[in-house]
Amino acid sequence: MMMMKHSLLRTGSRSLGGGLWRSLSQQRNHTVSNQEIQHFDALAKTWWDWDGESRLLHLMNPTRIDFMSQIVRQKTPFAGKQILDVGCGGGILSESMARLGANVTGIDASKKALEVARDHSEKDPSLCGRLEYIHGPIEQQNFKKQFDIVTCMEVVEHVTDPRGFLESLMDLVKPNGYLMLSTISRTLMARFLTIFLAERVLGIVPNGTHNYEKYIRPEELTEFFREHQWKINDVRGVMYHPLESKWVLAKPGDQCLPPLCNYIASAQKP
Ligand SMILES: CC(C)=CCC/C(C)=C/CC/C(C)=C/CC/C(C)=C/CC/C(C)=C/CC/C(C)=C/CC/C(C)=C/CC/C(C)=C/CC/C(C)=C/CC/C(C)=C/Cc1cc(C(=O)O)cc(O)c1O
Ligand SMILES: C[S@@+](CC[C@H](N)C(=O)[O-])C[C@H]1O[C@@H](n2cnc3c(N)ncnc32)[C@H](O)[C@@H]1O
Ligand SMILES: [Mg+2]
Repeated sequence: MMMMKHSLLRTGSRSLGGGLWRSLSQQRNHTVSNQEIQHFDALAKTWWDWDGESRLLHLMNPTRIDFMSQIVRQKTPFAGKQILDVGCGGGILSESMARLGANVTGIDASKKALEVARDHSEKDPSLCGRLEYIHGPIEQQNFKKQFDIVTCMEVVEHVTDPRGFLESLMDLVKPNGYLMLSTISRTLMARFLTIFLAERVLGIVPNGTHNYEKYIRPEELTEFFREHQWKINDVRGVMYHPLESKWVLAKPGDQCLPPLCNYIASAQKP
């Protein structure tokens, strides 16, 4: 597939590696877009309304758990795992993974979304001690540990400096650990479906949620991981079927083409 010229993940003028670029700028760029956070702040109050504005995120959740379980390939893939959920929002995925036995830290730049996340998790005593939330940009955190799995679902298309954002996440993964993320590919199909159709025609995603220019193609993401010597476990399309109100995960090896719209990917740290 022809590589799109511009990509938010391509090195451009900057030398990558970890050497010159890292030594010249130990401080990572800011990754939080105030406009994006204001958008999600406004959605916070209905986040846990299953038929509310974040409905598609709720519907997507089982598909993510399914994909992650296929990648980790253990009888109890979440039990005892240390997981960081970046851009956790109201905690939809964070709560699910904690209920499946993981120790989850959710982090988000939206203070209002995190307030909703904390309120909601406090309603379930089984989550006590398993789930904590941190407010703030990932690049300003000073975690004293690394994580077995870092998740980042439907977030990277909302950040500034996706390279630096992803590199901050990668630093927090243990050796042999996983970074698992879902996002949207920068294709006409995706622009048509996720913006024109989903936001403007069907109104199933809040208006103004996405900016096509920030979408990242799977081949750009996999090239980025390979530059960092990470192993690509899998990249799968996920399709939303609005008439059935459900997401369907493409089967392994099901696609001859890279996904043209929503996709989920997993990469593993050497
Ligand atoms: C300016 C602009 C947007 C212009 C349009 C773009 C453009 C230039 C288009 C040109 C036209 C063209 C060349 C298109 C080529 C692509 C193509 C061949 C399209 C045909 C594909 C298709 C199935 C067409 C259907 C036609 C039609 C009108 C059907 C009507 C019947 C019907 C119901 C169809 C459903 C189609 C469908 C599959 C809809 C699903 C939409 C979708 C992908 C939703 C996912 C949204 C999403 C990104 C969810 C994650 C998410 C959610 C939230 C949240 O808050 O809920 C927040 C987030 O940050 C998220 O990431
Ligand atoms: C579409 S929501 C996804 C929420 C959650 N991951 C899910 O899928 O249910 C995107 C989330 O990313 C958060 N976000 C956007 N940019 C961020 C950044 N730079 N750092 C941390 N969180 C960010 C937003 O506040 C919002 O809660
Ligand atoms: Mg999104």
